[in-house]
Amino acid sequence: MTWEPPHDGPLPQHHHNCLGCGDRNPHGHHLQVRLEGGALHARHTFDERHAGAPGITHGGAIATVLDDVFGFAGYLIGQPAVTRSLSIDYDRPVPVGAICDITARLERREDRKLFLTAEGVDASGARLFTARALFLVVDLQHFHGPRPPDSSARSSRTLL
Ligand SMILES: CCCCCCCCCCCCCC(=O)SCCNC(=O)CCNC(=O)[C@H](O)C(C)(C)COP(=O)(O)OP(=O)(O)OC[C@H]1O[C@@H](n2cnc3c(N)ncnc32)[C@H](O)[C@@H]1OP(=O)(O)O
Repeated sequence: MTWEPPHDGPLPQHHHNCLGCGDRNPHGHHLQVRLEGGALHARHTFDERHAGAPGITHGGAIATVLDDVFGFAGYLIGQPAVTRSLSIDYDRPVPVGAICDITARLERREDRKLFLTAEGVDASGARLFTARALFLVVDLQHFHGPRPPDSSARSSRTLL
């Protein structure tokens, strides 16, 4: 079967329990990531569960979301890829409850290496954070570690 690049629109979650995008993870961010003109987009609102300082989103929660949006780069190339490195510049505090628009791009590919960038802006377009990541393409065997007991959480709508 030949792989075809995805069309613009919503992309499938990684799997139901994914901390970033899984629809059945009660602790997850429930991200919905879209492909638009070659870029990955997610509109997200951090809530009180993600606070660090009162009213301000924890940097680790932002890192989680960025890592997961980057993880959708696999759909751009039709191969799974995982984080080798992730670097974030936090430009402004991200208020809890505020809309945050995240855009990520695959800047270039060198063999297995995917070089990615991302930016998050608020509703006025002001930059909140930027990030760079190196993802490495892996084969599906990479994910064949211990499985969660509830394997019924997987379905044909998910990759893993
Ligand atoms: C179909 C698509 C579906 C998409 C969905 C998929 C689901 C995914 C879900 C996503 C969920 C969200 C995301 C998540 O949460 S992903 C989960 C978090 N990440 C992980 O668990 C990954 C853990 N790490 C590993 O498993 C291994 O380290 C991997 C497999 C990543 C690489 O181990 P491997 O032994 O294979 O590779 P290597 O270390 O020799 O390195 C290879 C090359 O890279 C170069 N290098 C290394 N570091 C750097 C650096 N900092 N700057 C520049 N270059 C660097 C290095 O020199 C070498 O270059 P070269 O000598 O080859 O030229």
